[in-house]
Amino acid sequence: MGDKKKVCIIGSGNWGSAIAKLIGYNAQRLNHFDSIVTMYVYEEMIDGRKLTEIINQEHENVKYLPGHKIPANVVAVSNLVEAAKDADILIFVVPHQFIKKQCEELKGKIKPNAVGLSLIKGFDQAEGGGIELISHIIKKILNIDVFVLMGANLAGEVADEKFCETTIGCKNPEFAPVLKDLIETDNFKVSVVDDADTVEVCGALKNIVACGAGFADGMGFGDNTKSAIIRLGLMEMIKFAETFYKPSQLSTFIESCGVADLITTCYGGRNRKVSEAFVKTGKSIEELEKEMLNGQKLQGPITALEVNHMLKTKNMENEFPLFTSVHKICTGALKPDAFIEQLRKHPEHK
Ligand SMILES: NC(=O)C1=CN([C@@H]2O[C@H](COP(=O)(O)OP(=O)(O)OC[C@H]3O[C@@H](n4cnc5c(N)ncnc54)[C@H](O)[C@@H]3O)[C@@H](O)[C@H]2O)C=CC1
Ligand SMILES: O=C(CO)COP(=O)(O)O
Repeated sequence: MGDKKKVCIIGSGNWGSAIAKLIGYNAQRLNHFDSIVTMYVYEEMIDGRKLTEIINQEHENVKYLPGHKIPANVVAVSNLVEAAKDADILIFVVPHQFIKKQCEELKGKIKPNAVGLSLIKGFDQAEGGGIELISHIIKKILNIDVFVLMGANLAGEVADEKFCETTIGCKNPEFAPVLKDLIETDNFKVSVVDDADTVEVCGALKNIVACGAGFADGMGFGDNTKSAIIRLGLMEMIKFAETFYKPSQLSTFIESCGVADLITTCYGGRNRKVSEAFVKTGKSIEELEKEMLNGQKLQGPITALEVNHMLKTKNMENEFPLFTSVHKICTGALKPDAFIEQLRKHPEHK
């Protein structure tokens, strides 16, 4: 990489806006980044004004991260290609259901030597009954190197500058320090590992476990039950990575992207919150997402669906009873109170 790298953030939701705060700060103070950072914003009208206009004038994403200033050197752009075309580093941070369409729009219109960093937690369904990691999809469509960043990083707390850690999965020793420089602050400490697929698998799967934690909360279970869900969820995550994403290193699961993200999401995340309400109110997940999240998007139930799509095709549903029952509860095929019964007969209890 040469000097003065231009950065574009693709996405401006809750996490996109929080990370824009850190990236804007670092791009401004570090010489090897262009101080102007573009941020692609999916345009919408808020009280008669464009969201891009509000962000560029008031430096706040009033819908997705209210109460936090985004640095003035972060410029909101509603045209995806305009935002991304000159960038050397593309930060992907949209809800995972939108990424394929956005990559198709960018195909052939970005710098050929750009690199990507995906902060997106989730999978996509592949043809033939499989699933694909989001970073692999981006890489395939855009023909660029894509690294990942996942961790115990609730966006509001990161924006509040409360100390936390994160994990970058990057095999390339040339880019790893550049990405670390771009993201790290005193309150957001980055560790880099080369086991990138496992990092991403952790980020995607922990959202399914968080739904299980929310169901247990909704049914009035306590902290011991939640710990059991976290542990069994972790065991399924490890088995999943070891089965489908070999070689996977066990040490990656004790990075921030693994056990730490599981804990934070099972206690403080949106997937947990909505899943608790699902049990308590009997409303559908889609209804609650609209009612409770003001446009933010849940990743857990769709990830459970995607994972189930593959497990079912491979006749492996019974080997992952937590993932499978979360999916069935989200779709109404199983009652929430059947969840604990599934855990009671979990194959981990040898
Ligand atoms: N929020 C958080 O605390 C964290 C989120 N993540 C991950 O980051 C990714 C992005 O999450 P958030 O930034 O929180 O997003 P979000 O949940 O706030 O989603 C809202 C965003 O989606 C956009 N959007 C809505 N409809 C759209 C459409 N049809 N096409 C394109 N965009 C549309 C909205 O404009 C907005 O920018 C997800 O994979 C999530 O799992 C990772 C760590 C923390
Ligand atoms: O990924 C997250 C924290 O690391 C956010 O989790 P939720 O999407 O459940 O809020």
